[in-house]
Amino acid sequence: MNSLTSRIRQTLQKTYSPEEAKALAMMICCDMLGLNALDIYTGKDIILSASTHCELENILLRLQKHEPIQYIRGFAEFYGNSFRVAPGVLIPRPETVELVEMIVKEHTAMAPAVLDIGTGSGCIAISLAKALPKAKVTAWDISEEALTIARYNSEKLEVNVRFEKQDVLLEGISSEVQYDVIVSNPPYILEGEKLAMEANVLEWEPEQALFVPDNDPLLFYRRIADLGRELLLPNGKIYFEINQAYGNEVRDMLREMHYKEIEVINDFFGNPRMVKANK
Ligand SMILES: C[S@@+](CC[C@H](N)C(=O)[O-])C[C@H]1O[C@@H](n2cnc3c(N)ncnc32)[C@H](O)[C@@H]1O
Repeated sequence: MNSLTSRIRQTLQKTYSPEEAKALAMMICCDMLGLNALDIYTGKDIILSASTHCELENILLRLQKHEPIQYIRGFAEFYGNSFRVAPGVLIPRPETVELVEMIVKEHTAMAPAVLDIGTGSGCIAISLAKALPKAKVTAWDISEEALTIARYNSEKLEVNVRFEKQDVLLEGISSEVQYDVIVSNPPYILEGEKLAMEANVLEWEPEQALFVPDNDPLLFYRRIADLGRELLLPNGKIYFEINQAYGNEVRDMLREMHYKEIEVINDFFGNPRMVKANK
């Protein structure tokens, strides 16, 4: 290890675990400062220019305040593409990729009308529009900040998604369009789970994207499923990312609402993380 990476790791270990500090140090040196990976692995001493030194100090300061590395870099990777992210928008999570993969697999070569509810950075809507070029994708979010970033991402990734500002919890939403697919990764963390959360999420990511009241964990699922009775075409499907503690509750709720072929699906780590159902 050279003295630069060792200094970065030592600084970061005041805030992060040794493993996290190691991974962050490599990312900072190679991906953010553009230093040669071989020089770092072989322990070559590296002299930074004044401007790179300044850039490094700024990155370290932000990381010490628990700012997520994706916000510092300004983008996050999702389903093979880079999505712009900033504090007003949730950082796309790897778990959500599995939801996209499932929908793509089940609609390959089809031209579905898709509605993504709570689109955030647009990661689900845009990934579906890219992978299913014949799809007609609409995406809603309540947050103007999120929609601005999502629109930027769709332009940069050259897909046509119709973004609309919409509060899904409002009564009386009507639509002239009906959909083959409704997908949503809505807010699903209970307020009571806050205490167990990491500072980089709690202090930086938008509350509106994360939390539901403790007394109503299914708030968004119930509302979206209810809307689905109207907005889905006769054979339409609904796909949710869920809080792993509520797989059975979401399934039972969908059953009571007369959805069919309901499946609770485990993610890569074996946790119940997705639910799909047919109208
Ligand atoms: C968990 S984030 C998911 C973002 C993105 N789809 C993803 O998977 O990374 C939930 C999103 O729902 C949006 N949201 C919260 N309340 C909403 C509401 N009442 N109506 C519409 N969107 C809402 C938030 O702004 C946020 O972008």
